[in-house]
Amino acid sequence: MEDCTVAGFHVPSGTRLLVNLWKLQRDPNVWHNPSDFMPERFLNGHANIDVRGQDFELIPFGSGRRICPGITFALRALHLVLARLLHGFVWGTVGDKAVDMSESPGLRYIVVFHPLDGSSNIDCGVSIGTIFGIYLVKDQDNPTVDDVLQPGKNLVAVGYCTYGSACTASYVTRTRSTSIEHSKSFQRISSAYIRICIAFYNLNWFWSVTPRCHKFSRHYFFLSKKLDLASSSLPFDRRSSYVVDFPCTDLVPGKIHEQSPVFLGSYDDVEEIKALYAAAK
Ligand code: HEM
Repeated sequence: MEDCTVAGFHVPSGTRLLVNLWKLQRDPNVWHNPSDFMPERFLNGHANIDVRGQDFELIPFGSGRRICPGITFALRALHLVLARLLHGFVWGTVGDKAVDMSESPGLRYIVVFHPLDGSSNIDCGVSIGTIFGIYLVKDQDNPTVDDVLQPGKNLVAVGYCTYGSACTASYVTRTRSTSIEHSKSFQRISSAYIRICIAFYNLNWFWSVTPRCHKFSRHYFFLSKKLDLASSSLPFDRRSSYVVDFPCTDLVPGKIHEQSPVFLGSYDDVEEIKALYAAAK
């Protein structure tokens, strides 16, 4: 190694150089409004940029001898991942608010999974059918378990990994509100129906199915402070509070995987559970 001069600066041999990529890739002399999210800039002025280390104004994979060796794999996998995400989720923001793109170090958001239709899916690597919620971390420099033990009203978003648009549409046309009345259909209601409502909620179509929920909510919801036999917790609570006159979204879980005291099922099932609890008392 030898001493050298770069842009008028003398660099002695053995100097450790750190290249500030963040600054380099946000140079206002090169990039118009560099901090704005403008993907179309790669269709216009910067259409011919080669991210494979050839054009130094944008080198996300580095450059030269130590350039990222995973570059080919990454560029192909990215399309697949993006396509899967767009296909599998309905995307939107809460209240159609713009996404805050400002950057800061630390953990801003935390993801929670539905205890029945979420975390168990994730445990066995099945993402489809997973219901999740997102909370803001209270102190992003110091995340704690309390950040996931927040009430439903604090959720900034809930989501559901759909089977696909066609399958969701088939549920839209079917309502079980009459045929479930005396049947043993707890599973059907607790998983399928709830997930449909959450999917609807995300699509802002929720209100269109709410009257149907009301129709059977008087009988089929049963509240208990103590018991944890059935049904689920967050983010389900966010939806159920629209259905029953109970402030589900105010409930604060005491521990991870705690069941909410809200029961949802067919008439017979709920009656059976009520009888069980009455007997236990
Ligand atoms: C979008 C995805 C990726 C980005 C943006 C990225 C970016 C980078 C960057 C900036 C470097 C440092 C280059 C330098 O020091 O000049 C690097 C190094 C490296 N990357 Fe990636 N990378 C990605 C995906 C991958 C994948 C998928 C693999 C492996 C399958 C991978 C394996 C590596 C390895 C082994 C190094 C170290 C190379 C060395 O030090 O010689 N990367 N990557």
